[in-house]
Amino acid sequence: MLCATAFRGAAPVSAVLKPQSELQIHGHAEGQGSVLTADAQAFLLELHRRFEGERQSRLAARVARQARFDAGELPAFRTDTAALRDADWRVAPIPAALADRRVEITGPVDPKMVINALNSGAQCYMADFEDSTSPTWANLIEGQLALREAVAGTLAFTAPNGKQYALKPEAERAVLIVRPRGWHLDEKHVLVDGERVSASLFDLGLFAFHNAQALAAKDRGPYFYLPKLQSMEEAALWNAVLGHIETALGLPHGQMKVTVLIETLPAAFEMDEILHALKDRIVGLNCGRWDYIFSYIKTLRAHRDRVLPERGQVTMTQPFLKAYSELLVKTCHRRGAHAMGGMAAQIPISVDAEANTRALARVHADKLREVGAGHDGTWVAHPALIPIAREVFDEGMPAANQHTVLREDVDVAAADLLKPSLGTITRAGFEGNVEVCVRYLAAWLDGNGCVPIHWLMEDAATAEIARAQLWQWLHFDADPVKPGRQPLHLDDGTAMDFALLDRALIGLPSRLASEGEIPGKARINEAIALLVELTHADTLAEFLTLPAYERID
Ligand SMILES: CC(=O)SCCNC(=O)CCNC(=O)[C@H](O)C(C)(C)COP(=O)(O)OP(=O)(O)OC[C@H]1O[C@@H](n2cnc3c(N)ncnc32)[C@H](O)[C@@H]1OP(=O)(O)O
Ligand SMILES: O=CC(=O)O
Ligand SMILES: [Mg+2]
Repeated sequence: MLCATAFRGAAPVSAVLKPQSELQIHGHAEGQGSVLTADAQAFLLELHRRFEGERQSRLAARVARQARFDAGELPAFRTDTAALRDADWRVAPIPAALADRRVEITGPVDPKMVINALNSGAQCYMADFEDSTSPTWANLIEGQLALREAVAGTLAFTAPNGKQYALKPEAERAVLIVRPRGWHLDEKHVLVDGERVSASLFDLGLFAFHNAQALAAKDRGPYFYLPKLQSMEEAALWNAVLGHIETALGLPHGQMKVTVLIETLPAAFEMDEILHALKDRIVGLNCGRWDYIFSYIKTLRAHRDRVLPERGQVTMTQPFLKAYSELLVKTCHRRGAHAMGGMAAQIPISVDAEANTRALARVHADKLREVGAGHDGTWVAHPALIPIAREVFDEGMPAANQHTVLREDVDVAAADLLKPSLGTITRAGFEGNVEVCVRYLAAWLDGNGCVPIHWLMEDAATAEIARAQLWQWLHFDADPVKPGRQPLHLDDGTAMDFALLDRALIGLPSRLASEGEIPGKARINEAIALLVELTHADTLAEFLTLPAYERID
């Protein structure tokens, strides 16, 4: 156990620690001592003391709001902030390093990925502790170490096959943006007085603590993507955290910059408010479409008229998604912020040239839609997709951004953001969800947070869609204790009930066993057990990563 000592960081922190205050580390990973130094621990302890109470209040507010949605209420624009939405104001100027973000690559934080992403030719790299990282203690420590060495320019890696990786010169590297885990997650390896600390504060705090000075020396700040916010109050909490860190680390006010993912349905109703709450530090919003679809299902779980079709039919041309992305562009450009696009799930298919051409064409079409809608940049999941995104944005966006595209033609009402979708649920769609959940959970439990499944990128957000759909579909059942409820049906007329789930699961382990090497193969049975638990539960678990986290190191 390591105990915090008084903070001796680069800058003044005035807090007096309670004598009994103690930060305990329950975990052993290579290099941990150099990440969790005594000073870094004191810094984390201070973050916990200052912000944990408000984090818990925000999480409780989410639960209370969801109870209202479950009782029939629908999300709506706030009346108490109407004046703020009507007023003219803009966010602080965007620093030069973040002026042109036409292509951003994202990916987990292991050293090989970090080097490949920084060398990829994309303008920015989002180093992801969230949707694409399974937060084992080893992964988190390795990620912090890799990012610190990347900032220092010294990161190198030798793969087990002997292939050597080294960073390109700084001028040729992508700008680093770090995505910490969301507010809902705890870091169970770090306790204060027996209480788990926030995973968000752990990830962001440690990265800022170790890298702020080195980045400031290059006229950069620590830059972050903030995930899964649900309200302006959550944005205000982040703003307070960032303000505190700037003071503690001796950075100028506003040196740390953030881009907020609008990836929950409630947040889509508070885009102006979120920009305003962070206006000295925010540089843009991003359409995190996969979590957004998940959140639509989760938020409207009890609204039978808004059940979505199977996952493959929920594309960005569905009216509720089109409305959300266009509102995001309009809102950002009015306020001088970037409107970042999102991720197409297709990845290169090395074994089938025709299928590869079709996959790349879908990525191309997605990027074309984004640049045409007025987005200022986009995401890719894989380095081979960079030239496609680059070509589309170079052609459609000759300047560094397209903030002048104000989209005054866009007029989005609450009903547009909530619009029911047309489509079907087929047996293949149902079984596909089951397979994705099982395979993704198995990989995640095995320490791998992003995997290709049937040549689609699957991460926590895409898997959540499959998991939440299964729960929702199965819970409009004909349970006699819930009189009046009727099951939903597949397009062939089969009722969606637990017998259907059992049938989908029954042959899966042997089928997967015959598929050669798949990530997390040894944990398939554990993944099935978890999926069964999640789908049978009376309440939709808020995130699959919450129960899954209790099952990893
Ligand atoms: C909904 C959201 O939140 S989106 C954001 C979260 N998701 C992501 O960030 C997706 C990240 N992407 C990935 O993890 C991977 O691309 C996967 C898992 C989808 C596919 O991975 P693989 O099957 O290993 O890809 P593949 O074998 O084609 O990789 C070829 C090379 O590209 C590298 N590569 C692939 N994706 C990335 C990436 N995102 N960043 C950097 N390098 C990458 C691989 O490391 C490999 O390098 P190597 O030749 O030196 O060994
Ligand atoms: O984080 C991105 C998403 O689509 O979810
Ligand atoms: Mg997401």
